[in-house]
Amino acid sequence: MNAVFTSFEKFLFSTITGNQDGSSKSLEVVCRIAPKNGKESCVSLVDDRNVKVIAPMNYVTRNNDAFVEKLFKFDCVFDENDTQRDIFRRCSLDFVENLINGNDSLLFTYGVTGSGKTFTMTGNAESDNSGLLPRTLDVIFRSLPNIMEKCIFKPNGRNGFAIQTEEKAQLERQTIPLPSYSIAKRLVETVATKSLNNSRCCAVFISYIEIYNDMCYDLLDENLTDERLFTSKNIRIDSVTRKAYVEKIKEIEVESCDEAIEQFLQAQERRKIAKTLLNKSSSRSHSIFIIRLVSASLHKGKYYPDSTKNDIHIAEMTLVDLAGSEPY
Ligand SMILES: Nc1ncnc2c1ncn2[C@@H]1O[C@H](COP(=O)(O)OP(=O)(O)OP(=O)(O)O)[C@@H](O)[C@H]1O
Repeated sequence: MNAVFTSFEKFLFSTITGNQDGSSKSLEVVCRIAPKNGKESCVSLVDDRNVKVIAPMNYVTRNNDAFVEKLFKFDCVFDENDTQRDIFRRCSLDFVENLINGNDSLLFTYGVTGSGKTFTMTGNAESDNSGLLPRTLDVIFRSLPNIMEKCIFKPNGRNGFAIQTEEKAQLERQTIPLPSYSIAKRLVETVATKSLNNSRCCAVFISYIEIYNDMCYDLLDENLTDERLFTSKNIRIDSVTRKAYVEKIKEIEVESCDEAIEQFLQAQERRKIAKTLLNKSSSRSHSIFIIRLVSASLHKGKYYPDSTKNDIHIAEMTLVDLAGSEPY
């Protein structure tokens, strides 16, 4: 099997109920067959759930045994006729709803080098080929009412958040740079999903890390390309929540989809520079993009979160583009 096979798997960490078939599934494995582009392929689509692996032309086994065709069953199979939009709507849209409902999800792409993992996850933000990540951000921001001004929710660096006073938030807001945009136009995912309860307010934070040779790098750190290039981050476990977190990484608050995509694109540039400087291969690194939705009840009669209620809720959606697996 060679470079024509991409599978990406869906993990839902929290129990999710109400799948279309009425079941409550916590894991789905979905397969996308990359375009053949004139090349020979030994993977063939049987139907929307089954894939057959057939013998490549001139295939000879070691003992001249006959090649045994194998059938693989998935939760869903896409082929080259399926678009980025089709993949998003089948594989990621329910995760956005899951996030808005306050649950965590993990989605990752897995496959051999060149099989289309990055194309599926990212695609091209400026064309109709935009992938799961920009589309996910589009729908998230379309589904959120009451997005607070920046710096009201404050990350504690260990997966937790606090509500700052109006004075502190305002002072801190003056110190953060205004977002800049390099994309002139973008095709936007127009589908809608269930919206957050109107009595709550929220903020969205992103972080983006790369794991290469067991080292963890912060791709949102603008200094990654110089002196901090060789400084990796530590992964720790919070003693109270028992959840893992990466120490001292940037969690950037974003107010719009365009702002989040801009941060992502700048991080991609950093990743390319670091790759050249360290002479590393991008296909051997994992990249992990985390979207955190922090919400709390709105204050009665005031457009501000109510800190007395102590009901901050954090939900996260993680999108992972895994390193290319070895072809065999
Ligand atoms: N479904 C598809 N439709 C159109 N082009 C595709 C598709 N899948 C992959 N490609 C193209 O194939 C090439 C390789 O894809 P991509 O870089 O996404 O592979 P990858 O699995 O991420 O590889 P690596 O593991 O080396 O990072 C790219 O030029 C991409 O645009």
